[in-house]
Amino acid sequence: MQSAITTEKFDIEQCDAGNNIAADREELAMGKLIVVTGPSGVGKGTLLRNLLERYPDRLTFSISATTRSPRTGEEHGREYWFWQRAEFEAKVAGGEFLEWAEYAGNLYGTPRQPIEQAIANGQIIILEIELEGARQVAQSFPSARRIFIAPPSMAVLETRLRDRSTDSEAQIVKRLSHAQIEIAAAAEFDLTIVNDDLEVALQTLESALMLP
Ligand SMILES: Nc1ncnc2c1ncn2[C@@H]1O[C@H](COP(=O)(O)OP(=O)(O)OP(=O)(O)O)[C@@H](O)[C@H]1O
Ligand SMILES: Nc1nc2c(ncn2[C@@H]2O[C@H](COP(=O)(O)O)[C@@H](O)[C@H]2O)c(=O)[nH]1
Repeated sequence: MQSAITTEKFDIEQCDAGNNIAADREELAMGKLIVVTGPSGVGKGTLLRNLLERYPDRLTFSISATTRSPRTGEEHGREYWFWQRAEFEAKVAGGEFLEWAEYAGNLYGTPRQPIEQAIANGQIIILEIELEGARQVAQSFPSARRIFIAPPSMAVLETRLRDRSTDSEAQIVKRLSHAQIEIAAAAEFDLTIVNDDLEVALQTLESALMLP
């Protein structure tokens, strides 16, 4: 499947690109890494929070580390591990990340140990990460299922980012610019879900993860 930016709406189909996302129930039951990627503001966190509310016993979410400052309401160890750049870089040097990347001026990464532990324990573990990190995971965990969340259009994405009121104008500009690169890479993923109607997107995600 190719994704392309058209005049108003993205020409992105919701599809399973043939990588058997719904095929091997047994493999999922043994512990599985799921990667969810998509531009900032598309609604990844919203979808995943809803999913966690519905299936609290079946899903584990990775807590990433970042050097960005906490937003109002965010807590160290809940939304993220908020680390100083020097601390983050020391952990990079120590090989403590499964993946990491610089995004919009800050570092983001997935601590390796909790992921390896969760997989060993047979859990379904979900990473919500940007494109470069998703590419790294594709190399190190080729069996990970990679799901791309796309917006219905760039205009809708911009509205969601602005209405969220969490980012400065400079951050919004960086994030929208990065969004174009991410959307152009949607075809690298096993499945693309367009997050237009939240409930519809949620049901597609549930079914991709064989949760209902
Ligand atoms: N289907 C939807 N319809 C309308 N609004 C939505 C929908 N999904 C999410 N939103 C809203 O869009 C905004 C961005 O959502 P969210 O913070 O979940 O995005 P995100 O992809 O996790 O962003 P980031 O990568 O920056 O963390 C939020 O205000 C959320 O309420
Ligand atoms: N490569 C990684 N990307 C991550 C990780 N945790 C979050 N992210 C992505 O960063 C952007 C911005 O997030 P925000 O919280 O500042 O809005 C977004 O696309 C996240 O998915 C990570 O561990 N590694």
